[in-house]
Amino acid sequence: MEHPQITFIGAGNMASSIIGGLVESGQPADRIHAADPFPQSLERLREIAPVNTYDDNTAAVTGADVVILAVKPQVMADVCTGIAEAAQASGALVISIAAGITIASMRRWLGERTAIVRCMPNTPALLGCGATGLYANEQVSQQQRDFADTILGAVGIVRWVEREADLDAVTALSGSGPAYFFLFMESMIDAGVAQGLDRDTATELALQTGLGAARMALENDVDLVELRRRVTSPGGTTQAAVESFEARGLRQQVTDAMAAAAARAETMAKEMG
Ligand SMILES: NC(=O)C1=CN([C@@H]2O[C@H](COP(=O)(O)OP(=O)(O)OC[C@H]3O[C@@H](n4cnc5c(N)ncnc54)[C@H](OP(=O)(O)O)[C@@H]3O)[C@@H](O)[C@H]2O)C=CC1
Ligand SMILES: O=C(O)[C@@H]1CCC=N1
Repeated sequence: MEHPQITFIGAGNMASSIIGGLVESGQPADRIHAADPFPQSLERLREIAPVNTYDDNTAAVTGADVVILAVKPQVMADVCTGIAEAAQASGALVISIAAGITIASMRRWLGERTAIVRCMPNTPALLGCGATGLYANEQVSQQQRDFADTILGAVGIVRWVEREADLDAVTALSGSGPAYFFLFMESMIDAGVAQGLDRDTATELALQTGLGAARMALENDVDLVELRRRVTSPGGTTQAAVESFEARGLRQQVTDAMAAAAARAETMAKEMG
């Protein structure tokens, strides 16, 4: 099957971005379906592409090959129990992009034999440059994995993990990660202002530096240590700054922060199950 029937439950930010990416990569709009109780969200979707829209989740799921749950975690239990019968009848793969909702919870709500892929995307997916970790349960076939790859791959890179628990590490790294870079850039801007730059100039220089550094790391064959070495003249300014970071334990701070994020992801999954 070249183009599956794909149904989105929830037509918010993430669904719109993924649908935009899918249509751009050749998925026919008439094989995309979306349900949402909020008519304006469906209207916004139709401005992106002439997809089929529904105010009833069950109607949207009937006949679907893939169902993408793009609603907030808080409404997931109700949404899943509401579509369970239709999803089972269609034999659909169910993909969840909600943080903290486990496969065990979804199987309980959707039926034990449901093929489920659980993902952790990140907000740069809204620009088509996301990074998504995915985990599949045993019921997921190779063809269904390929569907999930194509769908999340429409908004960035995708990486499969072998254990569901690894999604907590993915959450700590790439799920929450954009915020770490924002915090680092905020700090650089404030420091630049403290040294006498005006805020607009400091902001432009910091953001362009972040973009340039990320592109160099992505587009070069050399590793991060070597890239850093090339900026760091012996006895120069970068060495002075890096030694200050190392002396104040930057690496340990990052380790501790990501451990806190992963621990919180684990707790949230228990709270929401
Ligand atoms: N790792 C990360 O950083 C990210 C994770 N995510 C995950 O993606 C999911 C979606 O996020 P996002 O797109 O930003 O959320 P949005 O709030 O933009 O979209 C969710 C949509 O679902 C609709 N909705 C609410 N209840 C139902 C229902 N019963 N049936 C169908 N639709 C319903 C909402 O309508 P209404 O507005 O009327 O309530 C809204 O339009 C979340 O679970 C989030 O955790 C998303 C982005 C990044
Ligand atoms: O902060 C959070 O809990 C969610 C999960 C990853 C990004 N945002």
